[in-house]
This record gives sequence, structure tokens and C-alpha cells, in this order.
Amino acid sequence: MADLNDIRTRITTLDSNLLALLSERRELAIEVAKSKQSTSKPVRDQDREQQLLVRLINQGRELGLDSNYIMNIYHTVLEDSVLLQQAFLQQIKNPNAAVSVARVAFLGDKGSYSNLACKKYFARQDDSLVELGFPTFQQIISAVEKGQADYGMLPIENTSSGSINDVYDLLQHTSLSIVGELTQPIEHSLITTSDTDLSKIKTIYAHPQPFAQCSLFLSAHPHIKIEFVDSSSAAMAKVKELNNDTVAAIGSITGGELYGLKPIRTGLANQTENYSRFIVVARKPVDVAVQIPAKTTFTMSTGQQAGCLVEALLVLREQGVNMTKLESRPIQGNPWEEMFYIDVAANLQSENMQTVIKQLTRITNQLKVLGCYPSEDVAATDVPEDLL
Ligand SMILES: C=C(O[C@@H]1C=C(C(=O)O)C=C[C@H]1O)C(=O)O
Repeated sequence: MADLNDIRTRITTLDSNLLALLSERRELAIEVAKSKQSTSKPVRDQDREQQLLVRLINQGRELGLDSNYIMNIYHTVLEDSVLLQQAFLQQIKNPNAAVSVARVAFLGDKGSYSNLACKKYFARQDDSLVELGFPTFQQIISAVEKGQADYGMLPIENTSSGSINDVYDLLQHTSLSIVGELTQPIEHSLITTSDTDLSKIKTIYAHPQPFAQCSLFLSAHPHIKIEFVDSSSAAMAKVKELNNDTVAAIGSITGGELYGLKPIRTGLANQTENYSRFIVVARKPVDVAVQIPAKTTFTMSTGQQAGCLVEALLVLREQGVNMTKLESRPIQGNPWEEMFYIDVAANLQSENMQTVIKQLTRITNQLKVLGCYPSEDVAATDVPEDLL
């Protein structure tokens, strides 16, 4: 039998080769983006993706590889390829927005969910990253407004707990623009210093958002005391500092590793598919290249007469503009009046969106465009059922 060390050496070599190939594939994706730039072809080509997946699944089968295994790997590869091309075309479209060092403000400290989102988002940009942690959303916005940071990363909604109202309310008053978005899987775990047991835990430190997203798990353990902290990273820092087996934090496994902490329970969120959508804000708006699916976010307040909102929404329908989200929030200082937040799948520079904005400005009390940015929804391409 071959020696374990020898086999591992071969695996190590093989893994290095896989990485080199993935990196080469990314370089080719950039070449494809350059060609699309000259022809204005959309970045996403689902027919091509489907052909590629069918071929790989068939080829994989001959090598004894499961079709779902291939699908999972290639969904990640294709998503990365599409988002990489989008980031590349955006940089060409917005040369003035280029910074060589991106200073990004986020909630918490190293290892917070927002910090992990920053790392992921900016890994696709050419800039190097300076991470600036803040204890509140307001401080993140102020840091960008004052020029202490170039970007702010703000969570806006979560599949378990819904909209993050504090962020929506802050957007009413800022001059910043939304320039990007990112959807991140959020996997809550119970993070501790030692190999303790859930039955020994007396206190859990958590930010109110993870607390809300894990409410079912927490209500099943009513004897555990909950201490709220400013961020998941603050929760993990606290557990590290206390260093005993009766305390735990709600955080991510990756975040916990940065504090030398371990998970004793995973999958705490109410929904198994727990995702957060983050927005990226900056002082100047960006334009979105035509090859990229764009989203535009605007706020509007309508009169309180019957049918005002319907009339506004009809404008979207008449222009064939698809609304992907509608949120309403009270207007501070005007009891019972509502501000509507609307996301549409459209490029602000398109003719229909220009018409929408013109008409809505006429029929609403107030309209403000918060930004137009590349949509990061890269839905998996399906392959024929019988292949799976
Ligand atoms: C690379 C391309 O762009 C996108 C990414 C693909 C890939 O990485 O293989 C395939 C199709 C497109 O959605 C392409 O069009 O070939």
C-alpha cells in the first residue's frame, strides 16, 4: 500500500493544479468580458451555460462523478465568472469611481457577517481593501459621507427576519448612493471557547438580527439568558474574553475561527436557506453597463388619497418595468405618512426608466433615486431533469 504521506503529497499537487486551472478560467472569463464590451452582448448567456453543464454532467458520469456534485461546483464557478465579468465591465464604465485602495466601513469588527460580506464583494474588484469596523449603521453612513471611507456595507434584508428597518430609515436622510449589492448565505452557529456542551451554556451573546433569525432555536432553550451586543464580532470577542464553558456567541464558523473559537451547534437559523442582502453605498452614484442586469432603487411618498399608490405603480406597468421589492416605512415627523422604497429590475439610463422617473416626479409628493447598480442575482441555470 502507498505511504500516506506520499498520497497526500499527490493530493496537494493535484489541488494546486486545480487552483491554477480555476485561476486560468477566470482570466479567460475576463477575455470574454472584453469581447462582450465591444459587442454589447449581455454578460449572462444561459444557453451557453446549459450546454456547458450538460456536457460536464455527461463527462462526469463517465468518470464516476455525481451530477449534483458537478452542478454544485459549477454553480459556484459560473456565479463567480459572471460576477467577475460584471465587476470588470463596471470598472470600465465608471473610470472615475476607481480607487486603488478601497476603504470600506462595515458593522462590527473582523469576523462579523458584514465584514465577511466586504471581503467577498471586494475580492472581485481590483482594489486592495482597508476594513473599517463601526459599532452602528449611522456611523458607517457618516464615515462614508465625511470621506473617511469610500464605501459602506449595509445589510438591508434577510430571508428569516425580513427588512432591516434601521437601515431603510437611515437611507431616507443620506446623500449617499447605492452602487452595489451582495447576497450572502448567513449560517448561524453557536460559537464557544472550548468543547463545551449546549446543556452547560447559561448565556448567549448575540446581535438583535441573528437573535431574530434564530428565534425558534432560542425559544426552545428558554433557560439561556440572552445578552445583546452591537455585532456578531462583538459577541465572539466577548466570549473569547470571558473564556469559560458557560457562554456562547451566535456567529459564523469563519468569523469564529478569527477569534480562535469553535462551533458547538450549526444551522441555528429559523430558515434553512438563510440569506442576507447587503447594499454597498458610496458618495457618488455609478452608471451600470448595458451588458449587466441592473437594479434601480428609489423612494417616493404619495398623497394619502385613495388610489395614489396604485396610480404610481401603474406607471411601472405601462413602461414594462418589473418591481422586485416594495417596502413602506413611516416618515419621521409626519405621523401616519409612509415612504415607499421600490427596487426595480431596470437600468436608470434606459428610456423606460427615464419616463418612469419623469412621470412619478409629476404624480408623487417626493421622489428620490437612491441608486442604480448591478444586480447580483445569478440564479442557477437548469439542466434537463433526466440528467440529474
Ligand atoms: C464566460 C462567459 O460568460 C458567462 C459565464 C460563463 C462561463 O463562465 O463559462 C458562461 C456563460 C456566461 O453566462 C461566456 O459567455 O462564455
